[in-house]
Amino acid sequence: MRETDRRVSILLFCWHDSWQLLQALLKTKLMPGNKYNCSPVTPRTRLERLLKERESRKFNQSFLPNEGEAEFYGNDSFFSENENWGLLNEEEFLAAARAFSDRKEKQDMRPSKQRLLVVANRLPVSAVRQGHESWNLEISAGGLVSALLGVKEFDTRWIGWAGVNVPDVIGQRTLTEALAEKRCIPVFLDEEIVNQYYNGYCNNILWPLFHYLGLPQEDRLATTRSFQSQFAAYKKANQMFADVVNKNYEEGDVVWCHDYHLMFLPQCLKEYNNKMKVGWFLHTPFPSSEIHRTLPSRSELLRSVLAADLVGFHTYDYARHFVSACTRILGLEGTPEGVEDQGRLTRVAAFPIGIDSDRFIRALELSQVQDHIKEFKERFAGRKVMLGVDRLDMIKGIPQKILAFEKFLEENPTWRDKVVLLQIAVPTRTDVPEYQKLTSQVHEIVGRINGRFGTLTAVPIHHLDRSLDFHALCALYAITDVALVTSLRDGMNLVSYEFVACQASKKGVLILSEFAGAAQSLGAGAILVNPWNITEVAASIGYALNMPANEREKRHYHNFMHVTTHTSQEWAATFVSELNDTIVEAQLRTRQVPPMLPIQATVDLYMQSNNRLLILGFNATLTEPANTLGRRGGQIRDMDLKLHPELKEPLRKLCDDPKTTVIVLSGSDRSVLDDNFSDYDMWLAAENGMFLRLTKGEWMTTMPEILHMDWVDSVKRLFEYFTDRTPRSYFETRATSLVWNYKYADFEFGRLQARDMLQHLWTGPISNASVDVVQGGRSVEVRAVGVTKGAAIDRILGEIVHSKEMREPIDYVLCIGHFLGKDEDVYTFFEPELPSEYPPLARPRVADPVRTSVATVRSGSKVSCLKKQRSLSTLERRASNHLTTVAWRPTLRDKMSLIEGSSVLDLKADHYFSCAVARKRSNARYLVGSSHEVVTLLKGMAGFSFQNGN
Ligand SMILES: O=P(O)(O)OC[C@H]1O[C@H](O[C@H]2O[C@H](CO)[C@@H](O)[C@H](O)[C@H]2O)[C@H](O)[C@@H](O)[C@@H]1O
Ligand SMILES: O=c1ccn([C@@H]2O[C@H](COP(=O)(O)OP(=O)(O)O)[C@@H](O)[C@H]2O)c(=O)[nH]1
Repeated sequence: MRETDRRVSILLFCWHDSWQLLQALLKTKLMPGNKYNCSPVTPRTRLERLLKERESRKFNQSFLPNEGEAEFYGNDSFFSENENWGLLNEEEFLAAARAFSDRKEKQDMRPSKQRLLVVANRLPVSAVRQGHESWNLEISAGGLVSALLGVKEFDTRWIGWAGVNVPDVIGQRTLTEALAEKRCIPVFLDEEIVNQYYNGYCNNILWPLFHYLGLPQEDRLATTRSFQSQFAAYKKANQMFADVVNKNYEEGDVVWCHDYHLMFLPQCLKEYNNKMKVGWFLHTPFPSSEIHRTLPSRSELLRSVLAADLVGFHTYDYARHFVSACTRILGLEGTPEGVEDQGRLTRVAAFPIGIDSDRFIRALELSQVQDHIKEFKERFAGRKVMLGVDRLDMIKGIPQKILAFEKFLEENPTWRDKVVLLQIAVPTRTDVPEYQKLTSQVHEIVGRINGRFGTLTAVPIHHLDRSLDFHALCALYAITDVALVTSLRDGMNLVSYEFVACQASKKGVLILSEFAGAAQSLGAGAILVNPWNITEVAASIGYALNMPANEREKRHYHNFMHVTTHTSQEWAATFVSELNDTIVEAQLRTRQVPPMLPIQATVDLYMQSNNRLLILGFNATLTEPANTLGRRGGQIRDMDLKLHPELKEPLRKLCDDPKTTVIVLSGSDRSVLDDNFSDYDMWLAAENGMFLRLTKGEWMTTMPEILHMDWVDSVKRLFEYFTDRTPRSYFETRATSLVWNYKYADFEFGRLQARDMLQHLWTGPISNASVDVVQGGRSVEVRAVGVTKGAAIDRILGEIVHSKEMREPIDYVLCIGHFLGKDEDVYTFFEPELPSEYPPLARPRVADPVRTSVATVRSGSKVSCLKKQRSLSTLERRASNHLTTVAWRPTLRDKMSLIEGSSVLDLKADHYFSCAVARKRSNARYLVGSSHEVVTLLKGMAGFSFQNGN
């Protein structure tokens, strides 16, 4: 693919939006000289890309008329915009019509918005049937709805349940039509499914568990018994959502799945269409993996969420818990970016939700709100107002809040007739027995306290079991002195944000549970409390009521700034933008599976070359494959690594050829290489190149500056612990690393133990150490940071070139091995020069010349230094490797010239063979399936006859 083509295709992914694409293409044309993605149009880094997109969004927003909620409600005609048109005179009518048409024209010119399918259990409206064919649609209360109503920059459609059972065809048709006007698409769930899926699995199992409340106490056994059927209903319901999404999906749409109700959805969607852009966001906390692992369906749920491209949470804690559940329960690899499973990355990140703060601030000016404010002020004159607004849910800690308020009244008699607590408790999930019990419990406590502290004319607690309309709610927020949020756990808690947004003039105090996600955003201005500690909450109430004005102002200022700058629009835009970005990155990241090595061509070119370099791995390359070594009759045949018997002869011939230099580059320690290769005339590089010798000479150290080994003892203790408990596993202590190996142990058990070991390593012995962990197929290696085969090779080469006094330039290189992750840098060492606009990778410092072998320092320092210039981030390098055709520039030749003063490398592109053995994903140019093929190859090179299927 040509470079321009590549740029364009990346742009296509980056900016799905056609307007942005147009802009980008125009600029691309204007800047032909910008290679390798570094034009201002094509951002190089993810940060740049994000900033760019945001800029572009801002531009679009200022260009567009503010459509507000009207668009959501589908009002798109002059008549719906001008309700009073019948009352206008002709002139006014014409003026209004002209203005409308101008605006329409502008709108039609605007770039088309990206389609966003929001899939949530509940639609933002609930339907109430009014007649056979007619429906009344009401906005549903709840945080998710409030947040997404603020999102205006996408062409959004909702898919979800309308909260009503519609068994008849006519009802389904008419409701579908009514909802279409609101850009909503219904999923019809029957009563049985709602009962099992929503009331049962979602609200009786996942909800309490995710909020650390455990399964409902009384019917724990019943719940356990009904678990399977509820889970089956959950999966079925998710599949029904997926069917509706699939029916409405258009190519390029972003599908955003919400919440714990739909953990199965990402997998169902990807099974339909693997190219769908799927994001999943959890609005509740994600609990510690210790809680999640009690769920019988723990693995299935995690796996299906991981099918999404991007997984989002409100806080870093929740994201961390999720990643750790995936590593601990599924044994996958957690990376700073997310969770990786066989090369596929699911990005996991925190996206704290916000509110549409402007909507609340503007509402305060409305006459309906002002009327309410006046009314409430009169009603509660002479008393400070405390406010609680919660769904009547056990996670909200309503009983704890009321008990704390009781304690405050108990301890502060002078406040009894000077303060009132207004508790709005919105009924929710009323079919679930636990919620019914909670309602009675709260009523009982409120009644008791009002009986205790009330008078004939006033009670301390006003408790309402219903929701308020938006205007009344804003007015209440505005007149409140102290808001009290005591959630025992809460994903975020938007009530606290809304309260802050409405407090610009009063500057009241927010008492906020430290267990609400909001505590991490509003902690600077709020008084944080542990809701279980009633004494602490009561004391905080006293502190808040007596707080001086200047402290209130300062606290309010912090929170107001946060709430008004971290809005729901920003939240949704960031999530979708990240999702788009993640898809682009995934394209770049996906390492193509390299082709199989063309053995015949490799041999033929070897024969035609005059000065060849063979870099050979040892373990799983020159040895017999591990599975043929396994147990025989319960016996472990031989634990020592041995050169493949069929290789002895060919290898000897290759080593004896004066036109060939052979290096065995291995992770094994020196004695293993000594045992196997002392008789050959070759170079040995042990412990990943840390130690080097010509078989005729002595061992020398190539990278001594890296040897910080203070972590060894604690890692050793851990390895001993696991070796004791994993039959047939063993560990080796090397100069630069420790390797725990379970290749002779029971595979499944070994893997399980390895997972556990990794967890303990990260949190204990190596949490602060300069080490790399290399996970092999059946091993875990901890090694001093920077010791990689790629890092070693430039120094080794310098040494070889120097000592051999080569007269002819090297014109053929084969680098073949079963090299794991961090060692793959050896394959790219001989790759062509890559663009140097990118920041270099951190590389080990140059060795101290006094302590190292003279030749190594002489060459190594210069080579390392030069190589720095071409270092790329892995992602960028991979992208460049696979997407570009860059002219071959064998810079190593220049380096060698520098070293020796003469040309020692003359490597044509097709004379370089890097090849991974028994690995599917690799940075190498080629693959071979097993060490059997290495035998075939080396036999061929040595001039032995061989059977070749290539
Ligand atoms: O639809 P319901 O079962 O009646 O429940 C209403 C919503 O409750 C949950 O809200 C969560 O989302 C908020 C916004 O992100 C967050 O602030 C709050 O902490 C959460 O509890 C639930 O997750 C939603 O799906 C429900 O619609
Ligand atoms: O009478 C009411 C009380 C509350 N809410 C809204 O319900 C949401 C509650 O969201 P929160 O994140 O606090 O908790 P959730 O109920 O989602 O768990 C807020 O946006 C409130 O404005 C409402 O619409 N009517």
